[in-house]
Amino acid sequence: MAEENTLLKLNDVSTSFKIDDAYYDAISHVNLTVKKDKILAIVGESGCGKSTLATTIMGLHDLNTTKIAGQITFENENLLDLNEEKMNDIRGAKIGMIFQDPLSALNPLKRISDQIREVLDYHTTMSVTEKNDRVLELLNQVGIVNPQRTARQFPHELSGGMRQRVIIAIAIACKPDIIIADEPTTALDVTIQAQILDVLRSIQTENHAGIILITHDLGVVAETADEVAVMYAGEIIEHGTTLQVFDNPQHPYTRSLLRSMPQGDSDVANDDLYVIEGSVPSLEKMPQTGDRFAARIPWIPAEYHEERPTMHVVEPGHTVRCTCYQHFYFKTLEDMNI
Ligand SMILES: Nc1ncnc2c1ncn2[C@@H]1O[C@H](COP(=O)(O)OP(=O)(O)OP(=O)(O)O)[C@@H](O)[C@H]1O
Repeated sequence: MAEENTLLKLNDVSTSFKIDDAYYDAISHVNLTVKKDKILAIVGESGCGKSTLATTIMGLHDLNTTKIAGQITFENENLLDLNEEKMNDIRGAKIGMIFQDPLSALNPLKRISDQIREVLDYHTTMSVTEKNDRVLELLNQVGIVNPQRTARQFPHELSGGMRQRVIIAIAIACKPDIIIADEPTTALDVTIQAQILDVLRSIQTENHAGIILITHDLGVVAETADEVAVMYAGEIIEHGTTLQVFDNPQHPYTRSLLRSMPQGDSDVANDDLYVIEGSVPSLEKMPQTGDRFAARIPWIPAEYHEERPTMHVVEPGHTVRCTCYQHFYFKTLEDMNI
């Protein structure tokens, strides 16, 4: 692999779903790298393809109704070439996933200890005593105060924050190299959110994992991530370090997302003109050529958009899609008419 710290590399990855008799891209030509010890955030509105990206990496799609193209390189193999058996060995052991809704991700009929032990049963040859010790160690690592008690409990006996800690314990049970966290704090209140993010950060430091953090919450990104990839309509439209993207956002969509953050001390945040109306088009209505975001910024003339938008380097490590970003200073239709 090209870079020493690279754990996972997505190369030109597209996933399309069959709707009626045609296939439509939910993610298109995605290039991303997950690095050891780093948290990469994927942000964007609902429907822009964040979860599809996660489930594509995890190999969770029904290939009768889904087409996947490109390469997902992990330990010198293309995950897209692996059979189900090999993917089962990787899922949970080398790549762990934390889902959004802790209640539906846990089995209501099984004690917490049994649910954590299941992963160890499947992926390790530990003895019973070793597994029991590991369960308590994991519950302790995710900040559960009384691991013995929690291990004996059922999911409904735990609070939402506790359940999410258990989900994280399951995801990290085999010390995976990569953890994909899909909206891990969305279902939780603000105080608990902060605690869960602390747990994720401490795991990243202790396990040296690479984390993909999927969220629509830019506050979470600012506090947690090293790098950010902004997605719109299935494409990455801006990518850089968190500092680069937050301090110097380029794409009109990124600027609009940042403006929606509830804080008032940056120029972007204070600039009312960056409100962009509308929403992500459905897959069937997605423009197949040109800039997918163009319809939401009609005041930028067609000639400022690329016909086939490509990524442009703003500075090393910071890229943005389509030349329209150079004209973000036109903020409204009225502005253009002056
Ligand atoms: N199995 C499927 N079949 C058809 N369309 C799908 C399927 N899964 C997702 N989609 C569509 O793909 C697009 C991307 O969905 P996805 O769930 O990846 O977005 P998201 O950014 O994760 O949204 P959210 O934040 O709401 O979870 C949406 O238009 C969605 O309706």
